[in-house]
Order: sequence, then C-alpha cells, then structure tokens
Amino acid sequence: MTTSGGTASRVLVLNSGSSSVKYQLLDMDGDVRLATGLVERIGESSSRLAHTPRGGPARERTGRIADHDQALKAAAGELAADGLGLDSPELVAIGHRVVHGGLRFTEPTVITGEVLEEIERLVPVAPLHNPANITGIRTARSLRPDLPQVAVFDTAFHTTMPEYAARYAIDVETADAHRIRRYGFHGTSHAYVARRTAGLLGRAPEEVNTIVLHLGNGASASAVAGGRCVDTSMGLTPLEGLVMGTRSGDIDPAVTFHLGRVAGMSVDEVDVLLNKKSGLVGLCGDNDMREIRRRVDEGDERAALAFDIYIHRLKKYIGAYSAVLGRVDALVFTAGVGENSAPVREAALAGLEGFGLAVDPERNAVRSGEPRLISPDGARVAVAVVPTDEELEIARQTFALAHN
Ligand SMILES: Nc1ncnc2c1ncn2[C@@H]1O[C@H](COP(=O)(O)OP(=O)(O)O)[C@@H](O)[C@H]1O
Ligand SMILES: CC(=O)OP(=O)(O)O
Ligand SMILES: [Mg+2]
Repeated sequence: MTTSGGTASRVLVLNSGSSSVKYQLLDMDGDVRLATGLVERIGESSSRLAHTPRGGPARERTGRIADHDQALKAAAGELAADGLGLDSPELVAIGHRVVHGGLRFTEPTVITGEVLEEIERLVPVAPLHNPANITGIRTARSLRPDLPQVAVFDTAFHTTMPEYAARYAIDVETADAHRIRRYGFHGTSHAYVARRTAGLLGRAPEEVNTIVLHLGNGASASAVAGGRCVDTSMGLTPLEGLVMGTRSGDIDPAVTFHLGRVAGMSVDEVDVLLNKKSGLVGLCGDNDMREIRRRVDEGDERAALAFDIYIHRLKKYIGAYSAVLGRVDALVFTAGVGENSAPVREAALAGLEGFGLAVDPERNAVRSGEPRLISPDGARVAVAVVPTDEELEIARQTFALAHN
C-alpha cells in the first residue's frame, strides 16, 4: 500500500497491563514515535488517560474508564483527534505485548483465531495479564479487522533456558500434566537491553555474558550468556523472584498452606495478598521508589526496612547469576526503577567489589535517557544503565512479520 509519503509504515503497539494500557503509534520509516499514551486505573472511578502527540503538548482526561475495551477506544479517539486515526491507510499492523505464551510461542506470531484460543488457554498461568491482552486483541480486531495483529510474547526470550533451570523440583508427572515450569517474563525487555548493552560495549551479543535487572513495578533478573537467556527470576507466573511493587517475589510455598490452614484464607485471598498487597506496598504502604526514598531520607524506619529487603533480594540474584554465568562481562539496570534510581543501583552493588562490580558515584548520579556506563574505568564488569523500549521492539518485530 502506498501513500503520498511512500510505503505505508505505521504500527500501533498495545501493552495492556492488569489495570493499564500503554500505547504507541510509530512510523517504522525512521522509528518515529507519532503519539504515545497511557490509560491507568482502568475500572476505578479515577481512571486517567494521558496522550502525547509528537512534539506535544500532552493531553489528559480523567473519569471512569470501565475496562480495557473502553480504554482502547478512548485511545483511538485521541489518535483520531490528532489526525492519526486507526482508519488510516498508513497503518499496516497492530502489535500486542502478550505476557504468557507458554512453551509454544517462541517467536512473534500473527494472531489467528487458533492462536487467540491458545492465549486464552494460558489465562490460568497469567491471570493478571493475559485477560487484558486478550481484550486488547479483540478490540483492536473489531476496529481494524483487515490488519494483521501480531503477538509478541514476554516468555519467548526465555524459552532457551536449559531444562535444569526451567524445571521445578516437583513430581514430574504432576508438573507435566499441568504445564508447571518456569517460563520467565519481561523477555522483550531483557532481549532488547542485553543486545543494546553489547552495542554499548562495542561487542557482538554472542561474545557477551550479561546480568539484566529489569526493575519496574514488576521486576525480574536474567542471566544472558552470549545473547541467549540461561536463567531468569520469574517462574510459572510473574510472582517469583525479586521483591516488586506489589508482589512478594520468592517465598516459602508453605506460607500459602499456613495462611490457608491457620489464617483461614482462601486460595483467591492468598493470591491477592501475594500479587497485590505484598512487595514494597505490603512492607511500607508505598510502591513508588521515589516516595520510598523520600521517606527513607526523612528517617522513616518502615520505608528503610522495605528498601533494605528489596536490595537484599536483588543482591542474592546478582550473586546467583554471577555463579550461573561463571564469567560476567556486563550488568545492566533498566525499567522505571533501574533507569532512574541512583540509590537503588548504588545499594545493589555495594560490597560486591569481590565480584568485579562497582559503581562510580559521579557517573551513577547522571540523569539521562541514553544508554551509559556507570562503572569506574578499568572495572572487571561493565555496569550500565540502558533504557528499555519494549514498545519499539514490539513494533519492529510486528512490522517485520507484517511485511512477510
Ligand atoms: N525518578 C524515579 N526514581 C525512582 N523510581 C522511579 C522513578 N521514576 C519511576 N520510578 C519507579 O518506576 C516504577 C515504574 O516502572 P515501569 O518500568 O514504568 O513499570 P511498569 O512498566 O511495570 O508499569 C514506579 O513505580 C517507580 O517506582
Ligand atoms: C510480567 C510482568 O510482571 O509485567 P509488568 O511488569 O508489566 O507487570
Ligand atoms: Mg513494564
């Protein structure tokens, strides 16, 4: 399809979370972001839509947005107001972040009816995420049934994990009957950031062993050997591993039996406790690292303990993945906390000089949207901050597939 501007090259990317949708419209001819937006607190009376066309200014709308279907339609309305409506012939495909792809989806995939059914079959193992992704796909299809819709899976990058890292040490028959294994998430981010880190070092991804710390509201670590994932901290669901904004991360599974037998909680109540009322929010009432640091600086002991627990877990994974990789060339921080919180980066690596890990305080204090090194000159391991860009990566993979 051609237009006055040449070959049509626009892609809409949807990243639907449990209570939010992030979206971007990109022109892949030059990777130009034409508009970006976020709908948050979906289902609450205080929903908010923030939309920023290229060159600004940003627009904001508040008021209840009941579900992901309404959220996407509201976003489509904002795009249309900028002359970037979804009816445009310039739009060639819609790319969706799909959190759980199980073992089957190891590559970006054009969404057919059968693919959508398989994504639905995976809802029990990604109950917070896959339903939102499915609604996003259905609504996008209803708006542009003629366009290819592409799923880019969070789990895909982790399918290279060796069996000994992916299996839980539980009865094999039970595990296989229920597809219980470690899948890992945030894979699009881990892959993109590991590749960019190799680029920052001027080396080929195949030559570099990297520990990637994706620290957003959800958080995960991965060990990437020569560009391939060999271990990651999330498991069957995005609950395992690091301390997160609202999720506990690693916990003795017997805690859940105890809560059932002794505290009389139902399975669903335990699920909500561990996924939504734990992590930083459970420990100190706040899940935003900016607010936690502000409280720590004011001497708030609960916030300080929450911060210490968060850092302690992070250190354990850094140590574990140093051992898994044997030789670490780079350690990289990414996502909201990793990109912006100098105190988290400093504390996470404090005392790890024996692992070849150190942070230069002046470099660490620099605020920038660019990939950068924060280790001192001559350090054995390059420590970096590399902004993730899941939407750009999803757009690229979607565009590549839609073109074939
Ligand atoms: N300037 C900052 N300093 C410290 N933490 C920050 C800063 N900006 C954002 N964050 C943290 O980043 C988190 C969001 O990260 P993000 O990667 O956008 O998460 P998600 O994609 O899971 O919504 C916020 O909850 C907050 O804790
Ligand atoms: C998989 C996952 O945890 O995603 P998010 O960080 O977007 O919640
Ligand atoms: Mg995220």
